Parts: sequence; structure tokens; C-alpha cells
Amino acid sequence: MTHKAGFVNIVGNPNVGKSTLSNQLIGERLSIITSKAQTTRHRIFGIVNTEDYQIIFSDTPGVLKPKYKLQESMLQFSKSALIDADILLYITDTIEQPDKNDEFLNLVKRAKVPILLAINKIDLINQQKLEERVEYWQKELPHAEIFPISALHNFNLKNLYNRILDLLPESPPYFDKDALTDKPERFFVSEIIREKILLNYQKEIPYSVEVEVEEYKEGPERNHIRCVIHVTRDSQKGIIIGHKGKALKKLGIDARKEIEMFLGKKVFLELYVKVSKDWRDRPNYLKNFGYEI
Ligand SMILES: Nc1nc2c(ncn2[C@@H]2O[C@H](COP(=O)(O)OP(=O)(O)OP(=O)(O)O)[C@@H](O)[C@H]2O)c(=O)[nH]1
Repeated sequence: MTHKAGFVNIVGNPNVGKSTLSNQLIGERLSIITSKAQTTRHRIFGIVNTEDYQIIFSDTPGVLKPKYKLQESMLQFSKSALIDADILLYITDTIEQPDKNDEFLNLVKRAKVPILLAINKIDLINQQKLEERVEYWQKELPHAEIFPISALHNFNLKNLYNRILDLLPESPPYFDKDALTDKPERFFVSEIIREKILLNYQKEIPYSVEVEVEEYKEGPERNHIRCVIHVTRDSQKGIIIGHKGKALKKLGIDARKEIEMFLGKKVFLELYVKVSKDWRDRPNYLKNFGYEI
């Protein structure tokens, strides 16, 4: 059997049940789940690995929460992520009032990938109301496949999951399955730093930058983490470090805060920048998150 792998982008307004649903979908199949990340804005909910497939569930950080002031780069990210994910899982619920001007919905409408629309919390309404909702959404998003579900009560989730599997493209795994099982924290630390690099430097730094976790020592009070940021040119090294090291310092602080939130623990984070020519040949995972390279 051929291997399948892909990115499922879970999107929807606050409180519709994104975390509950992704927990259920990943649940027992769990290979890695970012329990802390669900309450933060990290972009991977979890990764399901089996011998035959790898599903990466991601979300769109921050963009849906009005309480965050949107940074242009974030919005850019979410826009391209919508377009480039393999499957878009759009969640609404039976409570929220669909709003035609919802910026997010408008992005979903333009997505070129298969859209699965989950209408969550159907336990809260009767059959007739549900039919009205389904009808509404059929008109609003005619290209979407609709799944009435209850994430909380595990209703109709199996069908949804199986449909995701059907739609998953044939592909080798994006992330080394062994690395994920052994050292998931390292993996997420490097992802967080990479994300902060993209946010902090925007277009000045190409997306081919890679972050390597050189040392990861657990301590009783805090973890000691040393990372190398690999770039391909001297000029990029200069940009990352910045005048008197200021840019790198800011990057370190931003990344440390998020890593601490993710791990639920204090962290001592050391960052180095290295020009590594051959690093360029490494698979660039960012591409798969919708960043343009
Ligand atoms: N009745 C009912 N409640 C649900 C269902 N799914 C989720 N909820 C509840 O809805 C609330 C929001 O769920 P979350 O999973 O945190 O929603 P979210 O979309 O991740 O929220 P944000 O983190 O704000 O984006 C919680 O209180 C859940 O228990 C469901 O199927 N039925």
C-alpha cells in the first residue's frame, strides 16, 4: 500500500470546538499531541502517525481571535495556509450566527483545497433546526462536504476521520516518525523558533532557514535549550543578529516566552546563528505550512 500524508488545517471562530474536535480526532491514535499548544496559538494541534499514513493537524494561529491585534504577517500566513493545506476543516457550531461578512469565511470560500465543514454541537438543537443549518451551509459553501457532529459526545467523528483519510494525498511522511515519537519537545521547540523568525524578520529572511536543537537538558527548575539557526549566507546571519545583537535578543525573548508557555516550564534558551551551506538541501518543512519560498 502506498503511503499517505498531508496537512489538515482546522479553522473556525473562537469557541466553536476546535480543540475538542482535534483532541477527539487525534485521541487514541495519538502519536504526539501538543496539549499546551491548544491553549496557545501554536499552529500544530497534533500529528497522527500510523505505518500507512501521517496526518498533521494544524490551526491558524491567532487570526481568528478578535482579541489579538493582527499582524500583517500572521494574516499572510493564514491566507497562504488556507490555500496550501491539503484539506481544510472548517468548524462552525449550532450557536454562532453565521456572518456573511466574516473575513474568515471569505477566505475559506476562496480555498482551492477540499473543504470539510463540520457543524459542531448538534446535541444542542433538534432535528428541524439542524436541517435548517445544513441547508444554510449548503448554500453558503456549496463546495464543502458537510458533517453534522458533536465533538464533545463523539458523534459522527468516525465518518469525518475516514473522509480525511480518503482525501489525504499520497506522499511520504513530512516529519520523521521516529523523531516525533522520541523527542516531540525538541521538534516543537524548533518549530516555535522558526515561526518567530518568520514573524520577526518578515521578508528579509528567506524561509529556507532551519533551526536545529543542539542540546536539550531537562532541569528541575528550568530546561536548558541550545539551538543553532542555520542560514545559507553571511548577509542573512547579519540580519538575524542585528545591530549590537538586538534582533537576536528579541527573537530569543519571544521564542523563550512561547516555549515556556508550551512546556509549562521555565527555560534557558541559547541561540546561535551559523552559515551552513549544505543546509539548503534539507527538506524544507515550512513549505508545507503554506509559506511561500
Ligand atoms: N454541547 C457541546 N459543547 C461542545 C461541543 N464541542 C465543544 N463544546 C464546548 O464548547 C466550548 C469550546 O470548545 P473548544 O474546543 O475550547 O473551542 P475552540 O474552538 O478550540 O475555542 P478557542 O480556543 O477559543 O478557539 C467548550 O466548553 C467545549 O466543551 C459539543 O459537541 N457539544
